[in-house]
Amino acid sequence: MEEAKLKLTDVHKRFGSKVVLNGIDLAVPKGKSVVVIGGSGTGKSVMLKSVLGIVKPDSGAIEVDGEDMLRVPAKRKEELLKKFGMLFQGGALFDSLPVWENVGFGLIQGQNMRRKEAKEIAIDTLAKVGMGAEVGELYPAELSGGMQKRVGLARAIATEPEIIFFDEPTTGLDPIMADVINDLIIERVQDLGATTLSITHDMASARKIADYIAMIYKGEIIWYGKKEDVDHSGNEYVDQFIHGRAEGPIQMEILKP
Ligand SMILES: Nc1ncnc2c1ncn2[C@@H]1O[C@H](COP(=O)(O)OP(=O)(O)OP(=O)(O)O)[C@@H](O)[C@H]1O
Repeated sequence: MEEAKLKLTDVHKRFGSKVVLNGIDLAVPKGKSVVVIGGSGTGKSVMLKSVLGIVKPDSGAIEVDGEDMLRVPAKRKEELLKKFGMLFQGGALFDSLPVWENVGFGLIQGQNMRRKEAKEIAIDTLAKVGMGAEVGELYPAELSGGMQKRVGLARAIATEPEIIFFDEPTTGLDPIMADVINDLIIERVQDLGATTLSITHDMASARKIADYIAMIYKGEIIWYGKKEDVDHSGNEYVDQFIHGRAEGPIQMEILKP
């Protein structure tokens, strides 16, 4: 059994009467990459937000290196959160800040690093995602979608986190740029020896960046396995999802015209 860097045990969350997480069990082995796949509204974002402390689960445990984030004192939780880096869906860059300051944000705000030093690290980190120093002076609105994702990746890795979350890292990109981002993710994660948890709809991305794939459905992990096994999982929900079929056990909740 591999050592778990991050472990969710029986995590429950409901909003009003709506059950969103219905007992999530998921372990991310140290230095490995787990990709959670699943349809819209199945609880992927709420699961990530629960780990990041943005959403407070009703019950369960979320352990980082064996410490339960839901039960440690607030100060310790803050320290544990510094182990995380995050690439947000859509990049989520600050429009009013130049690119270098977006990349150095966690260094300046989280580590109280001086601006000059943070800028040097930001420029070095931009180089690691294939961008020159001149990009550091631009503003996010001046960048293409692919460049914004790369800046988002640079921001996620600038603090050299032990655990990185990727939220839909390829959404909105053409397939070639998506593959460039996948390659960069793999390379940079390997340099850092980081443990990663990603959520995506994009099976091509999942197949590329995952060691393990987990499928979430109605707030539960209904399948977990090596990525090589996803094509013969024997699970009809997984089969339907990876082939993108409308027919199958997963029914989309839409009003029929
Ligand atoms: N703060 C909240 N208050 C009430 N309901 C919420 C809240 N956050 C999420 N939900 C509900 O929880 C369910 C799961 O949402 P979540 O964002 O986790 O889905 P998802 O799997 O990430 O979907 P997508 O792939 O479309 O982003 C949705 O029905 C959503 O409306």
